[in-house]
This record gives sequence, structure tokens and C-alpha cells, in this order.
Amino acid sequence: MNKVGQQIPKVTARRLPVYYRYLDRLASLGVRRISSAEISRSLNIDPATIRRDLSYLGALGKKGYGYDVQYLIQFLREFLKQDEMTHVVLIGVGNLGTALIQYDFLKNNALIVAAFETDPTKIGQEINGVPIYSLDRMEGIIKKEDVLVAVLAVPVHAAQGVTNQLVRSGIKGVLNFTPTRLQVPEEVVIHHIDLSIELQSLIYFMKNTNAGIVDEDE
Ligand SMILES: NC(=O)c1ccc[n+]([C@@H]2O[C@H](COP(=O)([O-])OP(=O)(O)OC[C@H]3O[C@@H](n4cnc5c(N)ncnc54)[C@H](O)[C@@H]3O)[C@@H](O)[C@H]2O)c1
Repeated sequence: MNKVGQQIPKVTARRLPVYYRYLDRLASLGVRRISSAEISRSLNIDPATIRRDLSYLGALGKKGYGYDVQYLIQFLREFLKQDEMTHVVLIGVGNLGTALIQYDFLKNNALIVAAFETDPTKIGQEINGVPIYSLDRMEGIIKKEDVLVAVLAVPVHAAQGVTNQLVRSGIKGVLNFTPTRLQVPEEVVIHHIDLSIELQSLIYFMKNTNAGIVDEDE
């Protein structure tokens, strides 16, 4: 239910955490307002769907201004009770997965509640208090723990198959560390993280900045 007692559709309720995290990230970058078109481009959700979803919260974007980011965050935080933890699962406890599991996401109100593996020597172990299960336990645990977000750190050849299984289990957002371009239904949001692209872009900007300094001196 929203503030005026209107029933919020399940599909909308599932997208709200995705909006929340996105807007929270924008706010931390100092962004004060945003249009539904910009949200749409970043999250790959149709702008009309975004406007309808946000109207359930009583948030109406102003024409030519868009949405006030802080105002939306406030609404979403209240609605999602963000003081409570968001449960996350991690798939693939290799080099990268092990580093991620040891990272403290708690300050962002997110908690890795379980990890999944195919390597029998890792299944049944715990890292940083997080239990590692076999893949056949995935669906049951995701449903029981009410998990909507998964972090994907498996080898490329396993990425799409595991993602299909995550989607079938009800996952709505995937933080994808693999280089695979994942195919998912429209309502599932993928965020792709590639450190080599970030590094390449840093080097590019450094070179450009240096070139700028040289130009001025000449
Ligand atoms: N985005 C980045 O910046 C970045 C950086 C490093 C690695 N990566 C990517 O992250 C992924 C993991 O890299 P890594 O170095 O940790 O590899 P890794 O080989 O050390 O770890 C992969 C783990 O996944 C497990 N696994 C294999 N198939 C699985 C399945 N179907 N389900 C669950 N677990 C499975 C393996 O047993 C292993 O423990 C790779 O796709 C790699 O390309 C991305």
C-alpha cells in the first residue's frame, strides 16, 4: 500500500529498490534533479513505466524540471524501509568473489546473505560469516531470504546459465562482473562493472589532461 492506501503493483514494488539505489548513487555524485528519460537510459526501463511507478509514490515530475532526487530518495527510503538490510547473494567464490565477500557492504545497508559455488571443496565453507552453498540450493535460499539482488563473479562460460537460474529464482538486479553481455527479461536490471574499462578510461583522461597542459605551455 502507498500513503493514500493505493495498492502498489508487484512489478512496480520490485523496481523500487532499483530506483532507490540508482538515485542514491546519483545523490552521492551531487546530482539534484533527474528526468524520467535520463533514468530510463541508465536503467533501461521505459520512461512511461518509470513515470507510472513513481506516481504511485505520489512523486510527480515537473515538466522541464524532472524529479527532485532527494525528494524521491526520501519517499523511496520510507517506502522500502531502507534502514532494514537489503539481502544480496554472490555467485562464484573465486579470486574476485572472495574479495567481494570480505568487503563490508553494511554501510550501504546491503548484506551478502549467501554465496553459491560449483566447486565441492568450497561448498559448505564460510567466508566472513557468509555460507557457501551448491547451486541447487539457490532458488530456495533466494526465496526464503527475500533476495532481489545478485553479484555475479563466475567464469564467462557459466555467466548466462547462472543468470537464467537467478531470474527463475526471482532476482531483479544483477551486478555483473563477468564480461558477458547477459540476456535477461525486461524487468531485470543489469549493472556491468569492468575494471579494465575504468582503467582504460582513467589513462585516456590522464593523457588528455597532460596534452592540455602541454598545449597551454606552447
Ligand atoms: N569486472 C572486472 O573488473 C573483473 C575483474 C576480475 C575478474 N572479472 C571476471 O569475474 C569472473 C570471476 O573471475 P575470478 O578471477 O574470480 O575467477 P576464478 O576462476 O578465480 O573464480 C570463479 C569461481 O566461480 C566458480 N564457478 C564456476 N562455475 C560456476 C557456476 N556455474 N556457478 C557458481 N560458481 C561457479 C568457480 O568454482 C570459481 O570458484 C570472471 O568472469 C572474470 O572475467 C571481472
